[in-house]
Amino acid sequence: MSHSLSLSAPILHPRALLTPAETREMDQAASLNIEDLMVNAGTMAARIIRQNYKPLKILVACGPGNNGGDGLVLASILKNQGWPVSVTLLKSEPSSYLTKKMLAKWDDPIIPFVPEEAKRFDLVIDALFGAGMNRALPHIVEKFLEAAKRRIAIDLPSGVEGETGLFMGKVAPCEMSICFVRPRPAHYLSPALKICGKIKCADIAMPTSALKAVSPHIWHNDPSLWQLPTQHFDDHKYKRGVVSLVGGKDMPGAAHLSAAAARRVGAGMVRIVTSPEEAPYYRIGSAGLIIDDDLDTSLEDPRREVWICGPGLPHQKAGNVLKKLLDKRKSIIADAGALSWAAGDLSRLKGVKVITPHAGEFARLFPLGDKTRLKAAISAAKELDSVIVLKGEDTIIAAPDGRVAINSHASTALATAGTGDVLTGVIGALLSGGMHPWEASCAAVWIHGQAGQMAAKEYGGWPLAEDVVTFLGKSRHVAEQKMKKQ
Ligand SMILES: NC(=O)C1=CN([C@@H]2O[C@H](COP(=O)(O)OP(=O)(O)OC[C@H]3O[C@@H](n4cnc5c(N)ncnc54)[C@H](O)[C@@H]3O)[C@@H](O)[C@H]2O)[C@H](O)CC1
Ligand SMILES: [K+]
Repeated sequence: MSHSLSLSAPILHPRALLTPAETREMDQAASLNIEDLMVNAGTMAARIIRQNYKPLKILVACGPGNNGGDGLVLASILKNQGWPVSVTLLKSEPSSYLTKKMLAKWDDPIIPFVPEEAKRFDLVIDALFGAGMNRALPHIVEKFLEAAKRRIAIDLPSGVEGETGLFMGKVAPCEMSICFVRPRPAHYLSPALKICGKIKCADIAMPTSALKAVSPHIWHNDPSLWQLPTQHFDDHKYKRGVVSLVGGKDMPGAAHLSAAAARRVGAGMVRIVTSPEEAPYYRIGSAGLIIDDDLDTSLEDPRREVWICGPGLPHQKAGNVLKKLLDKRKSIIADAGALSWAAGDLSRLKGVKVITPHAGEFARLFPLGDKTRLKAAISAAKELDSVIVLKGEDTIIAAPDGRVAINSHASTALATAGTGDVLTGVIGALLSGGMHPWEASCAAVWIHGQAGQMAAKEYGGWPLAEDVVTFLGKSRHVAEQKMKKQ
């Protein structure tokens, strides 16, 4: 048996998140090597545990499928290295022939699968169910895992559905999830992301031919997914990008936040269009911001391609503005008021490039039915032919061509009023810089998350939306540095 282990991940699809179905496809394509892959998986899991823990009393709980086989390999390795390791089995006769084979090599007594035993150990390794989890978690498994003091999951915590992140029973939180080849969408999707703990993904030398057998469509949002425009010696403000917004009467702050964000993240010029009555109030703002007082004239300028419609606009006004923008075929980011205006009549958004709903706005536009958020966002993007940025702790960015990114680069500090307007401004700036709408949206969500983290650090965990704006330039720089390293 060859153990060609290396920690340098294969470069094919480095940020892909593989669904259980895609993992099965890949494993089938690697069926000749599947035993080696299981040994590699168990070996790498044992290595990760050694790197992160001092020897402690471990109980490896093994299920009937290949997840259990990984557990048996890692148990043997840790035992050979002198760790106090025991094994328990959900079923005395595994269904996977490979797991049976690995079990035959384990010659210590098998501990009974009862909660009282789980309690006796310092740490329980959950190798019960992984990608093959296909029905509700048995009650005995719930009780057993709940009784453990601490848990680490192999692949996924048992009971988590790998594609959607939904729970198929009562799932116990783990302090670490060790997965192989690529993580699963569930590792980064709510509610699972809260209970997966630290995610460690190990290379198990999956043959490139097997990686090539799958065409992933779900990605973990990261600077390797997109290319930010760089600065050039012959840049000028129009080349860098012009962003226009329409500002209303009652909530000028929203338009100001979007505008400030667009400027801070690098737009060449940002203009707020409002009425002659409101314009003087808007002008008491930043010196570098331009205020216009006539929408129709502003729309005639061909250099003003990108428009943000919605922040701070009541829905009727947003609707009137949106109709004009669509009529002039502008590149539109629709948010807030524009989304309320379209609730119940999606055709009102046809032609918009990007929409940025939070969960409530999304549900009013696209009733979820029995779809998960991920599936609903993917089908909504196709139906509307627009990029959907479904905001939340696990922001989902879906493109009409079926690509979808899940973002985990964020901060709970972003859960305050105004940060959504900031994100819209960032998307506007990147779109005006010439980026593709899906890439601009992915990059904006990442940069916004980075700025949230930096502002949280600066302000003791409690920044204002305005503080997030001030970090956008530095955050863009962090993204640029990460892009360069790849
Ligand atoms: N490419 C890789 O990442 C590799 C991962 N490996 C490991 O293999 C598992 C997936 O193995 P599989 O046998 O397909 O699935 P499971 O072990 O999760 O379970 C299948 C087994 O369990 C039965 N079952 C499923 N759900 C339930 C339930 N709720 N109640 C009762 N029984 C259930 C099902 O019918 C099967 O009998 C992956 O997670 C990795 O850990 C490979 O080792 C290497 C390649
Ligand atoms: K597991």
